[in-house]
Amino acid sequence: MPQPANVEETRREAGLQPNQPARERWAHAWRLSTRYFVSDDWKWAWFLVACFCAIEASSTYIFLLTNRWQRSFYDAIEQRQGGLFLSLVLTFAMIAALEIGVIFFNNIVGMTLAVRWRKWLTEWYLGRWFARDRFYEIERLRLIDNPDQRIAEDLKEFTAMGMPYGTSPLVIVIGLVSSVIRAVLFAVILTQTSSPISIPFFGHEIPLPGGDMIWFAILYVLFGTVVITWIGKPFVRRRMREQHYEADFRSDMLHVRRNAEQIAFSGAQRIEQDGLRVAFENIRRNWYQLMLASAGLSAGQSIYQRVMGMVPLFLTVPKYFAGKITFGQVQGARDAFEQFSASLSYAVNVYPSIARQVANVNRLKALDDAIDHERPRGIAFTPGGTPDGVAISASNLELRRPNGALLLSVDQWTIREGERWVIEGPSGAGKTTLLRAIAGLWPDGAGAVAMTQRGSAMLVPQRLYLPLGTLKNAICFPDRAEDHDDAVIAALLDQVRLSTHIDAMHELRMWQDELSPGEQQRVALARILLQRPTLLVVDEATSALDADNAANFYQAVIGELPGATIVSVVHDEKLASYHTHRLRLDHGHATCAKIEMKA
Ligand SMILES: Nc1ncnc2c1ncn2[C@@H]1O[C@H](COP(=O)(O)OP(=O)(O)OP(=O)(O)O)[C@@H](O)[C@H]1O
Repeated sequence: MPQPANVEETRREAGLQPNQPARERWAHAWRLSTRYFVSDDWKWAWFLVACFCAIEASSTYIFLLTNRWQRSFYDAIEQRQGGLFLSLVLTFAMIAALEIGVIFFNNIVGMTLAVRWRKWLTEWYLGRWFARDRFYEIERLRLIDNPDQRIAEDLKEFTAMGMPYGTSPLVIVIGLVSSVIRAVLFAVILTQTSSPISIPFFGHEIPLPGGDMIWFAILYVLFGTVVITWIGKPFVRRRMREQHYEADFRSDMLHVRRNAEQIAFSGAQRIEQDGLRVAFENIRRNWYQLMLASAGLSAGQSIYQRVMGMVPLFLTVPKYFAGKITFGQVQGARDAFEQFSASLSYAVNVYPSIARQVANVNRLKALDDAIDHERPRGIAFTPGGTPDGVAISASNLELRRPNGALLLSVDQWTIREGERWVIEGPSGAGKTTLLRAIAGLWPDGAGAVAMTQRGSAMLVPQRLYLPLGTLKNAICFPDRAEDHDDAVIAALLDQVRLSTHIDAMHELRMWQDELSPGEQQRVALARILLQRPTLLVVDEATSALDADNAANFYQAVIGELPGATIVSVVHDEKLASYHTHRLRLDHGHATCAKIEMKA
């Protein structure tokens, strides 16, 4: 039997509950990060990454040039070599021009890679979200919140290639590699101004390689990393919750928008506003904690940076006073020390970005789990599995709620082609769920459903889906508007008593909001008459129509599609008389009967 939905997922990704095993999350993050680079777009992907690395190497080279220039510049000042001034200014201008070029290309290459990567991942996610009706199953079981925002927002951040758009894991890794290279290069420069250093060990002096500047920098960075990681922990947690609460707030507002009319009619603005206030209160409360955490982290990072600028001066100035090094070397050593420490402390600087990416990857993992971990189907559904002349057959059918509770059993139900069945029963008896089961959309339970594959099938719910676009689009759905003549659509609008809208057929309007529920149900009739299905499953599709229009609905369907098999849920006994058979649901059981035609 299928398992109940996993309602704890959102708590996990919000950092409110322990996460899944680290190994599993790392493996997922690795697959997510590398997938694009082995996709059909791999040539572009690797070309752009190579360009990005080249740009990163160029900026390291510019750092080296700047360091060398600084030494020469301060030495020239100390030695009052005025003749060198102009050439030093020109060299500076060239280095600056080079740097501008690198920044320009860094943006172009980074943003091109970001958009290609995001496009590929978005299409990949959309494909899997729609496949096997997973998008429907995720909503039906409410497996995760806001899958749409995960695909739109989280993927955008996951693929962003640098400020101000964010830092993808790829940028973090490239930054890590280049910081190691920079650390080595600047360590070489630092050794030129370092003094030998040794540590006492049981009466012996053990010399350390590299010199004092290097070891002070390493100790300083180690100390800073430990302290800042510790200070930053609450920040990471709050950041994760922020993303979660923001997404909740957005989806709550969307819900209000969708139901604006009912809220306005019932004067429930206050209740709704209170509800939104509660959702926002989560953001606000988290914000204050985030603020404190962020203030602590920023203060820690800023003290760390400031002291980093002074330590090399404290170490080199005594050597300058002793006449061992030049003033230019003092400045050069200061710059090299800063670059060396900054490279080593890359992890500290990139910590907030890593925190954000951890939250993103967690949210995307929850989406992947919801898409990939399909619960086994309890009800076997076989399209094309009926014998000749049978449209639908259900045997030993047991419909269960997602939590496993039994809703309804149907021992044997056979619908022959051309029969018209009405399903009756009290509210909540499971009529809609039964329709979903025979359409293959309800997997929870046991037994088997088979459906003919001859002809075409159509499911018409109580509330029709009208796609965005023109009225013609809405009628032609799921076909394209261009597939049908305007004259045909105009005739249909006339037949379903919507002739007042013929002239507006091509107007782009919010038809879902504009048409009354009864008019939308007449659009459904037009759609049926256009598509001419051989199997029609109708769920209270005349509930908003007056008696005359409701009768016209069934008369038109039966008149235009005389051989169609129809299964419908209706509450009105008059409409039941348009059917040939009855399935009565009562106390969890179904009984079949033939309807006697009145002479
Ligand atoms: N996605 C779902 N998750 C959990 N429970 C569900 C879901 N869909 C339906 N149910 C439950 O199954 C039961 C039957 O619902 P169903 O819509 O089939 O009843 P119905 O007979 O069509 O009712 P009505 O005549 O009021 O439309 C209800 O108790 C409903 O809460």
